[in-house]
Amino acid sequence: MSSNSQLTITLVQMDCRLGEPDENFARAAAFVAEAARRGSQLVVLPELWSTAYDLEHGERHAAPLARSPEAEGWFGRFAGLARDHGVWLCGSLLERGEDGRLYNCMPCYRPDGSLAGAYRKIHLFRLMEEEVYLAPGPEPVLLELPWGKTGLAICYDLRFPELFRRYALAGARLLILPAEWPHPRREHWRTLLRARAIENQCFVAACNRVGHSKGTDFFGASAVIDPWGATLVEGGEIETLLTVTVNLDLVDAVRKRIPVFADRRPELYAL
Ligand SMILES: O=C(O)CCC(=O)C(=O)O
Repeated sequence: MSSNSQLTITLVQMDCRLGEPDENFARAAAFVAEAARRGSQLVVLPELWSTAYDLEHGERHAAPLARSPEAEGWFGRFAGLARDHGVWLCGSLLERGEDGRLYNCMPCYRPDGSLAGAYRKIHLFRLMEEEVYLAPGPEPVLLELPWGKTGLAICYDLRFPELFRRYALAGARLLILPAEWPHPRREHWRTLLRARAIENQCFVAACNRVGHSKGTDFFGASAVIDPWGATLVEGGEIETLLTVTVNLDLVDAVRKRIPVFADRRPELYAL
């Protein structure tokens, strides 16, 4: 087993105060510091962790995607957290694209604060009027990271198995998914997370928020699930840091035991 196969992940299951980026950032910074103290290599924050769903004021909150901590704005400060604590850091924020449109964007920063890649949410969630305020992301993003290929997705994307299958077919060993997934759909969340892990035989690291905003309660239940479908850690409904060390070699072992990918019949799937 190569040392790169071991990965310590922390999910920051935090409350995200609506339209309060300064407060959310200060709290996120303390959580990331604690995650680093625990020896985490990868830290994942929820979807839109800096503002929550304050899309009505999205124009005010949105910032350009930063490539390094030297850049101004929320992305630059997020990159600075990765560098200051020497961790890989993911979580989505409101982005103003080069085209002037707003995106729900998850950067992945390296431990030196440089940008490894960024994913813009492909499937916009009409129940929260995302399509009114945001533009849909143009493409899936699969990153080559030290522990293996890693596919990025955000919240509602979880309902679209095609995206995750595409990542798996391209060699993903880990899927990262920040979310703001509320009651009363907790069992959808738990079931779909496990399904994506089992059917694609890979790890899923999913970080959901807790707390309350705009009449909606968020239940947490952030989880890391292994390629056999075992839930390694799962949060309750309160703020917490969930830390677990996984061995990515389990992906190969599970794929060898049940060779789902070799048994596919793609020629029969298009009607
Ligand atoms: O699909 C769901 O039930 C929740 C999705 C969601 O809240 C989101 O994408 O922000």
